[in-house]
Amino acid sequence: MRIANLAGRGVFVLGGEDGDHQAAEIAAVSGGRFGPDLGQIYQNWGRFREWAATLAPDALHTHAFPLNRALLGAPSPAPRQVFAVGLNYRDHVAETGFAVPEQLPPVFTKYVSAFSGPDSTVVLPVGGHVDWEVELVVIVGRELHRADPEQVWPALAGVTAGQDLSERISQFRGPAAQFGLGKSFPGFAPQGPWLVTPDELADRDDLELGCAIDGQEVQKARTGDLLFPVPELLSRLSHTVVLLPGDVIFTGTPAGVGMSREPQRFLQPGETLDSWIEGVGTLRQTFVAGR
Ligand SMILES: NC(=O)NC(O)C(=O)O
Repeated sequence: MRIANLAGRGVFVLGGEDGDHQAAEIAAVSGGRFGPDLGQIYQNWGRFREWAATLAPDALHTHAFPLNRALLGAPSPAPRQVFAVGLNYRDHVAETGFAVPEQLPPVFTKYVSAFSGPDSTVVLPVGGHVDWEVELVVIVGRELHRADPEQVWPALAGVTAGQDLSERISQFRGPAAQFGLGKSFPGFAPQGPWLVTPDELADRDDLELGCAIDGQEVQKARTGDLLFPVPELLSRLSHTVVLLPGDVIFTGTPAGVGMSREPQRFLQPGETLDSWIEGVGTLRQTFVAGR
């Protein structure tokens, strides 16, 4: 099942990964029981999944209309908590020169005001060094507290693609790093194109992900290489915090970021960044100069 945020309303997505897609309003299909607000859908995720499993295929087609990608927003647009993770792929740890995390990778946030849908124009902060970081993003469907790893996938609503866009000067300026601020300029957390439930994925623990600038590939890896895979990562997080329905977790980026290149390379006005995750879909960001 695929669920999208179409202009703030929850919709089912119909159609293949690359073809033309159609949408069907969850509120219309459910006769007002679920949606249109996506937060309400995540709050009732268990009941929503049970009901959705009983739907006949025709129930969606009766309500279907062409999906306009330009209207898509982040699949969970107003989570109560957003977690992001650094240093979660060995080759990315190596390129940054940090030590390999043992108990838990560094955890920070990306503020919700940085969220956008899958296709967007991003303003580059004046004098900044903006870097790319493609990431698997997971969305919580059921509360997790002190969970064991095997309890994690069944409690997730699904996965989506994300970019942890990062302005490196403000991220590392001052006596202590400012990951949350450096990674939260407007538009720095594009996500989408939709949420895919884990049962739809060929192998939920091993998905290819990557990104390219103006067609030139700069990152390519597999989530099977995560140092703390999704079940382990969320289990460990849940031993400190309570993970709530609708919460968004950026799971870390693989090697290939611009900051670690020789010479360093950052996003420039006029460039386009395409990101993808196998079985999920694509993001497209174009960059313009700030004033
Ligand atoms: N997301 C992620 O992996 N981030 C970093 O480690 C970083 O900012 O380099």
